[in-house]
Amino acid sequence: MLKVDKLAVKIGSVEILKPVSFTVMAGQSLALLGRNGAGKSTLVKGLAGLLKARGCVTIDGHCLNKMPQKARSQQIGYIAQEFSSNSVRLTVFELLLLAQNTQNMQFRASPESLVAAQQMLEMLSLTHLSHRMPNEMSGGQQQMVALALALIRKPRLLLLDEPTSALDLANQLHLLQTVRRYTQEQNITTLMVLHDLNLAHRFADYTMILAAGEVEAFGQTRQVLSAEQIARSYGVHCEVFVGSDGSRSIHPLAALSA
Ligand SMILES: Nc1ncnc2c1ncn2[C@@H]1O[C@H](COP(=O)(O)OP(=O)(O)OP(=O)(O)O)[C@@H](O)[C@H]1O
Repeated sequence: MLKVDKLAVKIGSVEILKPVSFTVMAGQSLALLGRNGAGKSTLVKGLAGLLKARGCVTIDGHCLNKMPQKARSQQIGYIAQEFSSNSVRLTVFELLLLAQNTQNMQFRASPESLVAAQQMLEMLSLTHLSHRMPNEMSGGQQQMVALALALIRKPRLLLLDEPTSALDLANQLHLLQTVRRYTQEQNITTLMVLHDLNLAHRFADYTMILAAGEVEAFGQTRQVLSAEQIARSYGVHCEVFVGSDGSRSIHPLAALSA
């Protein structure tokens, strides 16, 4: 379970993220939405410990603020919005082995770590890339590899900042389906910044909308993403269609005049 209590982030003298409190149960996903500049990445970086933050973040009862950064980073899998491949000359498979072995200075791959790396590649349909180096891959391939490297460390909290921004339609669904299944099976908590409201509808149990560094709406996704709320948050008139199976789809119609 992720429990956030009055998390706030200041950059310079400006409070970019005002105190934010929320809870997400283990096994569930939260979509973080809002207009450009609303503070989504700032919140994610505050949770990851990459920006200095006030307040308290607890995962499964352990207070992250009291942990050294190394212990904290072992609890968290983070994929940044600006995904940059490192310049290290290692293949995807070697990186997956290394990622499992952060404690041991004398690196030697165990049979278990070899199997785990193979299974991770299979789970994300990346086996064909296992002997390639990330800096020689496409942006979408690098984004899938970044997820593999985040998951192989078995995080308790998964933070994904626009994880589908470089992915084709098939890989968007593949990544988000895999993340949802992994979140449920491993009973972890996932928070993902998204701009596509239909993907949020389909893959997030809960949704938070930020506006100017403050929570504008928070709750179950189907309750939060109403046509009225979308109009308030984005200034766009939408229709929300409900299918016979209860699934929802959002069709943007027009920007509301100011
Ligand atoms: N290093 C910085 N120094 C000053 N202001 C910053 C800095 N980083 C971000 N900001 C400001 O903080 C606000 C929130 O930025 P943030 O990146 O969290 O927004 P976001 O919701 O993730 O936006 P987007 O959807 O465009 O990625 C913006 O107004 C931005 O200009």
